[in-house]
Amino acid sequence: MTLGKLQPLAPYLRRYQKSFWQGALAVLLYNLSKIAIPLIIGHAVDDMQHHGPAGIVLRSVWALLGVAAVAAVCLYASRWILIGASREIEFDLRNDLFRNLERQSLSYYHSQRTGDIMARMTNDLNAVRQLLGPAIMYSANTVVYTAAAIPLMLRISPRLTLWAFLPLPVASVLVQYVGRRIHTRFERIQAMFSDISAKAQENFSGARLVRAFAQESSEIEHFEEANREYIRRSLLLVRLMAMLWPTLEFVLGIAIVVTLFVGGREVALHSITPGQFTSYMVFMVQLTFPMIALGYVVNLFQRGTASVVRIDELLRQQPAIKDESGRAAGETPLVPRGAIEFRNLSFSYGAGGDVLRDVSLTIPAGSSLAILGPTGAGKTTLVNLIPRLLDAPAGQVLIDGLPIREWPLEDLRRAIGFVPQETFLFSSTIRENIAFGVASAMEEEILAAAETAQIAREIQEFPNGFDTVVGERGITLSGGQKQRTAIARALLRQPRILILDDALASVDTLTEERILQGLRSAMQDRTTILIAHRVSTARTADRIAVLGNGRIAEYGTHDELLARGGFYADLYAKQQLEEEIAVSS
Ligand SMILES: Nc1ncnc2c1ncn2[C@@H]1O[C@H](COP(=O)(O)OP(=O)(O)OP(=O)(O)O)[C@@H](O)[C@H]1O
Repeated sequence: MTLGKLQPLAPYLRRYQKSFWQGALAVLLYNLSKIAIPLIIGHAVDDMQHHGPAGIVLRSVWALLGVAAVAAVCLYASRWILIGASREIEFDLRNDLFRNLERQSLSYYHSQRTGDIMARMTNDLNAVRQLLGPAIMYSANTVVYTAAAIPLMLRISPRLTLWAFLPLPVASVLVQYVGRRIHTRFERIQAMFSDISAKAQENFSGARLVRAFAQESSEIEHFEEANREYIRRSLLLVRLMAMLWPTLEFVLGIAIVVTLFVGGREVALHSITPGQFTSYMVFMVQLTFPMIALGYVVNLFQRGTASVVRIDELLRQQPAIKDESGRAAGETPLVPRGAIEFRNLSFSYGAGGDVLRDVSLTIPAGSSLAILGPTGAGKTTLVNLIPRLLDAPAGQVLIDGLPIREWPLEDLRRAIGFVPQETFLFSSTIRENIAFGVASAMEEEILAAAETAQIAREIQEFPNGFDTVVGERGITLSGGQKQRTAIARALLRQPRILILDDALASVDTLTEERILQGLRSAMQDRTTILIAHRVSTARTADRIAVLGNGRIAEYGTHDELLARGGFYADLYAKQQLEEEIAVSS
């Protein structure tokens, strides 16, 4: 049953089977040379007994040296090949994990903790590597050595072998019993490690909040609690392991005592020679390490199996949103004109009620639409459906008249410039952040995008200009600077559809006006959707939709909506008043 759990590793093992065969050959040669050592020593002892010429012992010395040298080379080769293969598989697995995580849709990351994913990619991957490297190598050595030694030991004395091996089943039962417990304990440890990683990660990401609320000591306390639990669980494993090793050594020690007792009697009765007895003893001593290693291997094996299961969960995770167009890779990309239609669209996040209700809206290609509405009305949800960050029910969102799911996902997303509500910048230079996703971006294009987004001048004033590193490793941009960098990033793609989700919220009205002016020329004949809270932003759009409680409450041009006297007109009046107060004060 446990072996079944390792099934996910089969393709990887197959890929490197050549290395494993070569490693097996090295293991075989190593153990064959090792097995010669007791035989040579036995011969030497018997030769000494028979008072042969001194040169005979010297011959054994040379033979031992030669065999030891061959064994050393083979041991080196087996380690190099087998541990090397485990590293190669680790490399492949890590890449596959990352690839699959990159395919997951946004909702996956909303339902998973980053720390947990990170723990699986580090600790669990390490446990799997140890299973594939040291565990396989040590068990191969144990199996080959035991298989080769037993016939030789039987040849010396079947009776002695029977007695000497009598304690060994005890060791095997012990190892199996403890192994199962190691497995469960290790699973619990890994789960706790994920918790700790998640806690630490959330604290680093939320550093600002923790400081602002002066929650450091309470967070430290919570962390300590989790850490204590992790150590408590680890100690349970340590106790088990601490018991396993000495018990194994004790059992093997008994085997040696039995050998000495029974073997000694056989020598006294002349059924075996002192040389044969010596060989036998060396066999037993040489067997000790592989037997003890078995305990270690069981540990690695159980930990590795628990980790394979956890890694396989990530590998098997299917993306909730994927390409359904059936387009083959390498086909010429499709470029939409940019007409967007929501047709009787209703959307819910699952358990809750509908967030969007019967929304019908057409945005002609090349036109602009502003969306306004109270907080929580569903504005972000609506625009997230366009690049399929969320999936609308089939047939309710159409691009150029074609249901959105029939569009090749990559082509669709490439045609969209998206500025999310919360800006994210990578820990790299501003240039790289703006050029994200456009590998061929020219210097002038980056500059032009930054100029339109009204951020170029500020960037140029930084000591390193566009080469300034931002994010975790570099300087922190202000909220408005981040938003404008994100706008430049979206513009550089020259998208057919530009979506700005409240992207002007952190800039002052003057800068906002300038950005909108720049956008107007940059976005001519591109479809633009602007989520806004200010009428001053919304009025620049061809059409304005007011979303209320998931429905389109108002729709029309600026003038039409003013004439209607609804939410939009109220907002306009309120914001006009605010402006007048601001000017007069
Ligand atoms: N991932 C999610 N899972 C469940 N519910 C969600 C999720 N994201 C948003 N919601 C809910 O959907 C509703 C609409 O949210 P949405 O973010 O679309 O509103 P919004 O109009 O953009 O608000 P704001 O102006 O505050 O950004 C809210 O009630 C919100 O709680």
